[in-house]
Amino acid sequence: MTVPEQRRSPDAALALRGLVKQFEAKVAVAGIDLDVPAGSFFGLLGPNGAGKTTTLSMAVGLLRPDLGQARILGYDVWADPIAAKSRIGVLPDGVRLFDRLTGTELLAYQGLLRGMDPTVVDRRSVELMDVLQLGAGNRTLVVDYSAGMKKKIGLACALLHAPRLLVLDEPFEAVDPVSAALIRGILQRYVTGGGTVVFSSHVMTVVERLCSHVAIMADGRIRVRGTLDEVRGDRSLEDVFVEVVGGRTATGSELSWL
Ligand SMILES: Nc1ncnc2c1ncn2[C@@H]1O[C@H](COP(=O)(O)OP(=O)(O)OP(=O)(O)O)[C@@H](O)[C@H]1O
Repeated sequence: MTVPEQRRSPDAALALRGLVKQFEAKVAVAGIDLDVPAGSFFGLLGPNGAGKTTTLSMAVGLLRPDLGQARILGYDVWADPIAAKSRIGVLPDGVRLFDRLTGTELLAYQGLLRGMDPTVVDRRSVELMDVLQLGAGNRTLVVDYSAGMKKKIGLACALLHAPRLLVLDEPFEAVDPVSAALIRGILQRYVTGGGTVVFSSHVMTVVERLCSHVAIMADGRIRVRGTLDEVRGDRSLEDVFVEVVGGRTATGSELSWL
C-alpha cells in the first residue's frame, strides 16, 4: 500500500544512517548519522579531504555506500530512487554536464529528463538564465562557459523542477562576489518559501551568514553538529572550525628557502 505523502511527514528532509565508504585503504566516510531538518539551511563544513563530497554523493544516490542508508523526504535513495530523486535538486562536485549544448538547451534537456511540461521548462529556463545572469539568448556552449558560469548553469539545472530539497556541493566556489550575492538571495528565498538547502563549503563567512544549522566533518566523521548558535557559542565559526579540525598555524620557520 502506498502511504500518502502527507502521512509520511518526515521531520528530516535528509536523513543519513550509518553511511560508510572506503576507497581501497582509505576510509573516506567512517559512519555518518545526520538529520537535516526540513526547512533548514544546512552547512556541511570540513577541511580538504574530510569526506564532504563523498557523503553528499552517497546522500543523493550518486555513489553507492558500502554501508548505511540515505532517506530524502522519507524515501530511501537506493530502494526508492525515483521517488527520492524526483524531490531533490543536486549540484554535484565538479559538475559533469552535457556541455556541447547551450545553457538553454541543457535546461530543456534536463526538463525532458525530469518529464516536465516543455512550456513550463521554456518559461523557467528563460527566467533562470536571466536571473543568474547567463543571458537568456546566449548561444555559447556550456563547454565554453567559465568555471563560475558552469556553477551557475549547474545550479539552474538543480532548481528547474522546483525540488523541496537542494543538495549543493561547493555552490559558491569560483563564482564572483556579485553572483555569490545573487545565489545567496535565491537560496534564502527558497528556504523562506519552505525549501531545504544542504551545502558544503569552506567559506565560513558564507556559512555564518546563511546557515541555520551546521555540521563540521573531519576524517570521515561528523565532529560537531547543531544550530549555528549551538555550534558557534560566543566564538567565531572559524575559531570553532580550527579547534575541531585541529589546524596548525604557521610558526614563521617554514619554507625558509622561499
Ligand atoms: N574516487 C575516489 N577514489 C579514491 N579516493 C577517493 C575517491 N573519492 C574521494 N577519495 C578520498 O576520500 C577522501 C574524502 O574525499 P572527499 O572528496 O569526500 O573530501 P572533501 O571533504 O569533499 O574534500 P574537499 O573539501 O577538498 O573537496 C579523500 O582522502 C579523497 O582522497
